[in-house]
Amino acid sequence: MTEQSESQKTHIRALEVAGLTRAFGDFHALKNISWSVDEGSWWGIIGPNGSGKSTLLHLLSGVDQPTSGSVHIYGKKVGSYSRKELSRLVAVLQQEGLPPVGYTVREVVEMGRFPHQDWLGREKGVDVGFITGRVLERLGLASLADRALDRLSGGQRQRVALAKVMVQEPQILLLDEPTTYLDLRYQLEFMELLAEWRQETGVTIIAVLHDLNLTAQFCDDLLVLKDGMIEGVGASAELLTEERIRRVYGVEPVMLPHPDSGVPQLLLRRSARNTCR
Ligand SMILES: Nc1ncnc2c1ncn2[C@@H]1O[C@H](COP(=O)(O)OP(=O)(O)OP(=O)(O)O)[C@@H](O)[C@H]1O
Repeated sequence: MTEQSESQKTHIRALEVAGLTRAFGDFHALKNISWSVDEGSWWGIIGPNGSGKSTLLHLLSGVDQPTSGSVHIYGKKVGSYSRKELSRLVAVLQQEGLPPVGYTVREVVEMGRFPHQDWLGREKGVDVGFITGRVLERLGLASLADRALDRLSGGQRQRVALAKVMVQEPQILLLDEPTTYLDLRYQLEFMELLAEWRQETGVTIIAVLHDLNLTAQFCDDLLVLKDGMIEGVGASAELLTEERIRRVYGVEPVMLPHPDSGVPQLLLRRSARNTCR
């Protein structure tokens, strides 16, 4: 069998957004957003504070409804799925993935199976304990399995949140600034775990991120928002230019190629006012 070239591959549309607008009173947080996401791709959503990133994620996950326009997931309007059907397709991981509650790590991760279970908490032909154990092992959480969440660090809790999402086995993962409270090592580990998981399962990832250097290293494609509108859409390496960063964020950047991969990496120039001595 010959290998298919990239252009010959049939792309399945995981998500499609058309003419999406969200107004809060007179204020339009999102204006006429049209965008589509192929199955298995990894998108970053970037843009300054208040540009509409979280508002967009809320509309994609169905927790909020647009003022006009539509969101389709696998060809069906997001609002036409039941809550449980939607949770089998879409998982959401927030900035602070899980609160410090008294449940153990194992209990919380097992809750990830909820969308697949009947009202008695049963699931045919699936050994939840086995699936959970495998994910805990994989994320280095096995030794913490019986520890309560309120006795974990923020970084460990974020890892548990990822384990719960992995056990959920969604088709699409939405992340809202998932690395904000993680130190450098945990940030990188978190992104690497996502990358491995995506490679194995083909899960589609859409992540709101503020760290443009991590974004450039992990996301293939970018949606750039500014003032609720699309400022740019396409391949990360092409979109992350000095000119765009200056225009979108109002800062003076220097872009350099990463010494390992060549992807653009960002340095910031201090304002001349403060650096003149
Ligand atoms: N419920 C709401 N009522 C009124 N205005 C809102 C509401 N939710 C969001 N907004 C406004 O919509 C705009 C976009 O907010 P959103 O949270 O989507 O921005 P963001 O790009 O995620 O910002 P950040 O990077 O700071 O998290 C902001 O001006 C915000 O104040």
